[in-house]
Formats: sequence, C-alpha cells, structure tokens
Amino acid sequence: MADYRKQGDVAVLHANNPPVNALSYHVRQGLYDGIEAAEKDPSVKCIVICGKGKTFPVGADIREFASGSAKKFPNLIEVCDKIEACTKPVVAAIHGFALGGGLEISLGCHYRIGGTSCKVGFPEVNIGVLPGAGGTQRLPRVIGLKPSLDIITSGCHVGAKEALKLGILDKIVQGDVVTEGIKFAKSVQNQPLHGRRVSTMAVPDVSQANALCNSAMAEVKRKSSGLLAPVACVKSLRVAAQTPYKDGIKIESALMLQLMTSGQAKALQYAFFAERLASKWQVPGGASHATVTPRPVKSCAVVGGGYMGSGIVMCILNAGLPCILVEANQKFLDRGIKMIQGLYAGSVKLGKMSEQDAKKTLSLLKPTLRYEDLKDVDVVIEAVFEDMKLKQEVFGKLDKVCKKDALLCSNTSTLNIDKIASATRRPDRVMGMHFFAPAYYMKLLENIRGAETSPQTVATVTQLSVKIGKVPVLVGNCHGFVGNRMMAPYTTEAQRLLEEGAYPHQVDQVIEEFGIPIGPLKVGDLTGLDVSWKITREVSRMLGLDHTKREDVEPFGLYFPVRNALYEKGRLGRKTGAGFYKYEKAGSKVAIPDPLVMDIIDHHCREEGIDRRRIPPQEIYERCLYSLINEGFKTLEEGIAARPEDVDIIWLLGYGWPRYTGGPMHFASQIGLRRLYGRIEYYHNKYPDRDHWTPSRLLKTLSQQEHPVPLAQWGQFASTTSRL
Ligand SMILES: CCCCCCCCCCCCC/C=C/C(=O)SCCNC(=O)CCNC(=O)[C@H](O)C(C)(C)COP(=O)(O)OP(=O)(O)OC[C@H]1O[C@@H](n2cnc3c(N)ncnc32)[C@H](O)[C@@H]1OP(=O)(O)O
Repeated sequence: MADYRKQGDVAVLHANNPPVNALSYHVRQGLYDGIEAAEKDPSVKCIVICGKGKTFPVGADIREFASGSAKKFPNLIEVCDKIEACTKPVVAAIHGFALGGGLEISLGCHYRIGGTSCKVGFPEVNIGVLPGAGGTQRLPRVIGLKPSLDIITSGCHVGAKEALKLGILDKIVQGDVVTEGIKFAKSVQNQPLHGRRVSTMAVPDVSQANALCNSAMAEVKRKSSGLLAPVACVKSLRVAAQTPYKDGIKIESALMLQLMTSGQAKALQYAFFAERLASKWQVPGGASHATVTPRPVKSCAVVGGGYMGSGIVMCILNAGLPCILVEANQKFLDRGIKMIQGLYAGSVKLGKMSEQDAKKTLSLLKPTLRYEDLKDVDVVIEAVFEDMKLKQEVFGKLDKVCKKDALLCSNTSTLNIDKIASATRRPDRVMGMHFFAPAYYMKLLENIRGAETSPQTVATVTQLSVKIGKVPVLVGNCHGFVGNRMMAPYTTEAQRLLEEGAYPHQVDQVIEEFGIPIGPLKVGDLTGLDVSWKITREVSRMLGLDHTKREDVEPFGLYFPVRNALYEKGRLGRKTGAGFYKYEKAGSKVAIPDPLVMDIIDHHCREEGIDRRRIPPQEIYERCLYSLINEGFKTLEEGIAARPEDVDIIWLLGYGWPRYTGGPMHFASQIGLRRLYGRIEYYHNKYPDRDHWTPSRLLKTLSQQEHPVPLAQWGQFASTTSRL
C-alpha cells in the first residue's frame, strides 16, 4: 500500500511494502489514489513520493509477472502517467534504490532528488524483461539515447553523483531525504510544469539514433547471444528516438508482453528467487536459518596460500575481516602474499579500488609459518592440496592449537568431510566450504554439512559466507557433493562419445550452443589431463580398483581411454599446448581441433574393434545434459541437495549453466519430466553397464504423476530422509 499524509500544504506519499517496497497491486493503487486525492485537495500545493523503510521502490513486484497481477488496473504505466499528468508538482525523494518500476515512477515525477548514497537503474534485463512502464521511452528523453542504451542493456546500478551528472537527479541532498524532498517541493510549487513532463520532451541525440542503436544491437548480440531482453530493449529505445511518446509506449508494451510470457523471463525470475532462497537452510530436526543464532566471527585464518587459498584470503579481507595466512614454508608463504598483493595492485590499476583502500585491506593480512598464531581466530579455512592424509594432518594440528569453539572448515571439492572431521575432537564444529576458482570472483559456495556438524556451525558458516560476498548453498556429504557429482556423468559421456564416433570439437560445439560457455573437453584441457588422470587414479584406489585395468574401472564410469592415451603422450592440456585440442603455444586459450587427436581416437577405435558412427548433435546434447540432470535428481532423492532450486544455483553460479534456462532442474521441468524420464530410460537400456544412466527413483515417481508436479513441490516426493 501507500501511506498518505499531509505536512502543511505538501502531500507525502510513502510506498509501504517491506522489505523493498516492490510495486505490487496495492502499492500501485495507493499511489494512484494518493495522487488523485492530492490533486482534488485545494489545500495541497505539491506532492512528494518516497519509500518507507530502507528504500524507495526497487521495481515491479516480480512475482506479479507470473500471477498476472502486474497488468491489473492501475498498472505501472497508468500510475506513471497519472503522476506525470498531475497539475501540481510531484517530486520523487529517493533513498536506497530506485530501480526498474521505481525509477519509472521517478521519471513520471516532475522532479527527482536523491540522498548521497542512493542508486538508480533498470535491472530488468537480468530478469528477462524491459523497463515496460515507460522506462525505455522516458529515460532517453531525460539523458539521451547513448547513456540510456548503456544503462538499460547492462542493468547496472548508477550512483547518486553519476545520476546527477546525467540529469536523472535534479539534486543530491544530505540528511533525511523526505524532509529535503518537502523543502524542494515547496521551492518549486509555483513553477510551471510545462517542460517538466518527460513524455513531452524530445530525445536530445536523436540525429545519431540509427548509428547508436545499430552499434548497441551488435554489442548485445555479441555479449549475450540468445538473450531476448537486451535485444528488445534496444528495439524499444530506437522507437523512443523515432516516435512520439504515445506511440512509443504502445510498442514498448507489445515488446514487454512478448518478453513477459517468454520462457527466458520465467527462468530468469525463477533464478532470482532461487538465489535468495539458497541461504535459507534447514537441517533434519528442524533447526533452520530462522531459529539458530550464528556465532560472531571477528577473525579468520586460511591454511595454504596457493591459488585457492590466496583467493579465499582476499574474500575475507574484502569483507573487512582480519585474516591470518599460514603456509608450510617461507617460499610458499611469499608466493601466496605476492599473489594477493599482485591481485590488489591489478584492481588499483583497473580503477576498481583506490590505492589507499588496497593498502588498508592488505593491512588486515597477517602471514605466518606458525600454527600457534591461530589460537584466537574464530574460523579457519583449510585450502591445502586435495589429499585426505594431508588434510587430516592439518585438521589434527588445528584442533590442537585453535580455541575450543573455533570452527574448522575445509575447502574440499570432493573429499569426505566426516573423515576430515575425524582427525579432530570437534566434529560438530567442522564443515566443508567448497569455493570455486577464482575464489575472489566466483559467487558460489557449496557448504558441506558433516554427520556431526552442529546447526550453530551451519548458521555461522552461512552468515560468514554471505558476509564475504558469496551465495552459500548447504549440501550433504558424498563424493563430489552436488556440483562435481553431477559433473561426473556429464564428462564421462562427453568422453565416451569420442569412442563411438564424435570428435572433441563436435561435442563441445553442441554444449556451447546450448549456452554453457566452455564445452567439457575444453574444460578437460583447462584443468589439465594429468589432474583428471590423477583424480581417476585416486578414486579408483578409494574404491579398491586398479585404475590401469579396464575391467576394473569401466563399470564405475572411470574408464577414459582417449584421455589416457593423450596423457601418456604428454598432452596435458592448455599448459602443454596440446590435449584434446592443440594450442598455438603452451598456455594459449584458443583451442584448435587437432587432426592428430582424431588419428589417436580412430586408432583406439580400430584397436578395440569399434565401428565409429556419425553421432547426431541431439544425441550429444541428451547424453551429456540428461545424464547430468539424472544425477541431480539423485542428489535430491538422497537428500544431498535440499531443494531443486539449490541444485540450480550451484550450476548457475559454479559451472556456467545458462541462466536463461533457470538451471538443470528448472530446465528439466521445461523439457517435461515424462519425456525426460523416457529418454533416460532409453539410454539406460542402451548402456546398462553405466550406472549413471540408472534412472533416478525420484524422477521416475514424478514422471508418473497424472499432472506435472510444480518444481517447488518435488521435495515432497523424495522418499529418503535428508542427509543435510
Ligand atoms: C495495452 C497495454 C498492455 C499493458 C501490458 C503491460 C502492463 C504491465 C506493465 C508492467 C511493467 C513493469 C515494468 C517494471 C519492471 C520492473 O520493475 S522489474 C523489477 C526491477 N527491479 C529489480 O529487478 C530489483 C530486484 N531486487 C534487487 O536487485 C535487490 O533486491 C535489491 C533491491 C538490490 C536489494 O538487495 P538486498 O538488500 O540484498 O535484498 P534482497 O535479499 O535481494 O531482497 C530482499 C527481499 O526482497 C525481495 N525482492 C527484492 N526485489 C523484489 C522485487 N522486485 N519483487 C519482489 N520481491 C523482491 C527478495 O526476493 C527478498 O525476499 P526474501 O528473500 O523473501 O527476503
């Protein structure tokens, strides 16, 4: 709703819809009625629109796009037009954020003032729509086409100073923005409104419209191939330059309606809420984010200053927390410090940070070679080599020197967290924190709860994760957890396809066309074929298998003859300039299909008596993606992942899954579970020896329901108890 009050001859309209004043139906109605009431009241001379609580409205209520309420009278277009048509001056007083529909409301106002820390922007492209309440028509009339194209197609937030410079704000004010808004409104109450109604203005840089829009269109197509919304934004902005407002708004609405009903918008809006759901955890027994109070974390330590460890240190420092870095010897410690210093120097050079801030941040780092120095820290994150014996040794040492209530976390991507915890006398205060590389950049944190991890440990680690800028997803303990476990069948199928008739570039092309930025075999080259070879050897050992014997490893999906042949020839990937592909030189990024690799593959097939066949792209697509999705359902049925949304966030933020499909589980719901199950069963019959094609029981049950079960209810069909 919107609260209406009068202060002298000023009507003040507060949008009131906590926590972010999203412009849902009742808020729109309140604003519309408020303007009407103020217009009718002869004692009112001017009007201020503002937001209650922490922000100005941050946009339309995204949930109303799916429910259809966004179109209900008065829709946002009607509210903005009502404000603009008012015969008394209307001032937007912005604090916090004025985003999307919030900014559109402001552009409907005759004046806009903002607090020093306010931010404005049109983030609609991120949720698959456009600023469809006149945003694409009004913004260019205020600030010109060029900056409008930049702001609307990027979805970026614009700070107060920049907004003033561009002309979005008329004034920046100190102190309480509503009080200042009232003062400002009084100062303009006798000014004529002619010239202040944005829809009547002309776009200033109209003569360059075609050139600007053509170049913006080329840019959005290059940057976000396959995304509908940025393309529609450019189209709508072009219209603004060429058409009067009354016609432009109709075209904007038509484009908006197309986008609103597109699968992309649905998927992107699903991802928006899934990301916010991720940190809302619950564990068996009922303890949850809502019931458990985290312990305060005032200091941290990281063990291991390699690539991952250094990145983790930076996340902690960036959050303003002191961090001790421990290494095994001076050489490694110096290398870690140098890496961290270098990355901060890079940020300064790129203008992302001031030299002073970098210095201040770095002053929070305390390097040491002595474990004893960790005695007072609240949380330690171990980031040593992925080796159980080594990790247990480190945890044993940490357990001895750290204070009793310190939390000990392991940055492991696959290892058993209970086994690591068993090296301590505090398994309740041990947890996995699986960072993704580069740790200072990637937003995902897969947090692994061991069998004995206490709810308070989960609460504290979750809170710390958010504080260091991550999106934490709580998962259960199993080999590879959720992300890497799902990765296994995907990469296995990619490699098995090579033995049956495909070449690396053909597999990667299908996956890249789907929208994953880099195909599985190029990822193999990036990670290093020696690394994956060693992982296969270690996993085989753990399972008591001889990794050199095909009959041993094949039933476990650990037989990779092409990879092995390349490894034996010293083709270790990008770093040696040759792997599944060739590269111009060692370390180069451009993968070139290599006839030598094709010969190696053909030779292998001849030796094994395999008749190679042409593999259609659809088969590549299904075998890589459906096997991965099937594994995702298994993590749900086993309670390793708590919700399909969590699986999706892991893949969206950790593995480059295209956001406009919503993630593997949302994508599955779009394929249709009956159809998906049928295809998985087909491949199971075709490859009965491959365990990853055994259909998930959960998927089977869901696919057999008479009506499609909404994704949010899938959990009710998972029979096993949660292993979180
Ligand atoms: C012929 C005529 C036909 C006409 C047909 C058309 C008619 C209809 C026209 C309609 C046109 C509409 C045009 C406008 C479109 C929009 O405005 S789209 C929305 C644009 N805005 C956004 O995308 C902002 C999204 N929010 C954020 O970026 C962040 O929330 C924030 C504002 C930066 C704040 O961040 P933070 O403090 O970190 O809080 P969060 O955790 O992100 O959010 C807190 C809770 O609020 C929920 N939430 C946030 N934004 C929205 C929203 N816009 N709608 C609904 N809910 C929102 C968020 O989910 C959190 O909820 P909880 O997790 O439950 O706490």
